[in-house]
Amino acid sequence: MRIGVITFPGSLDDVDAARAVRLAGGEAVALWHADDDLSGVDAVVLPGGFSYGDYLRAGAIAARAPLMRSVVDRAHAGLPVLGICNGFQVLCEAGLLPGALTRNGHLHFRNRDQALLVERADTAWTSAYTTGQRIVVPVKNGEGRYVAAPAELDRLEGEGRVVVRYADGNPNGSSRDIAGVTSADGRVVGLMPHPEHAVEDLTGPSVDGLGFFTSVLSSVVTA
Ligand SMILES: NC(=O)CC[C@H](N)C(=O)O
Repeated sequence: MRIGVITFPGSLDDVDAARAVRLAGGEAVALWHADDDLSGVDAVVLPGGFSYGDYLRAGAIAARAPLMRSVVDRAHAGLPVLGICNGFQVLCEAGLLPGALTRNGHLHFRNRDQALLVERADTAWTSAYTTGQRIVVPVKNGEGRYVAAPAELDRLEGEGRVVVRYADGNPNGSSRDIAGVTSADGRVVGLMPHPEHAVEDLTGPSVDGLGFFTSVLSSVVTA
């Protein structure tokens, strides 16, 4: 299965995301933000980093990159898309996921290993986990505070669209400890923590993140 990893100017974690794809058993396909099409990939990862230097708002410019038009179109048709950290910011700015990521409440960049609770184990990217599973992966961001209008948060909670929630402390002041959300069809997932940095025992802090990349391998329905 071919999983595209998009590099934007300022992407930082595209190499680690591609490595996680390969460790999970997929074929990583390098995509460039200015490409015309998605090269027939079966799923897409938007990696972490500082696309366009986080100018305007983190992810705001990358969301308007040429390739994002294809990502939005194909996502509406069911293409699995995972946005990690800056990728999550891009997905919110592109309108594929609700809400926004704003400056951390304490105004500091936060970099630490973070416990999460998996609340949805039936999305394209989390089926390798069990509901309620506790995992630990790194978090590292300056603009990771998830916000949405109270009514929108109620709607997301009601529809079960919170995929992962911070446990043992909220690193950035995110509303209701939300660390990641999904689209209504469970195919588009965005989260601020970095599963691609927790895929090998050698570097730690766990291999808990690998499940995101193995999950998608079984989610793709090939025609
Ligand atoms: N590691 C990341 O992708 C975080 C960068 C992100 N643009 C931020 O808010 O800090």
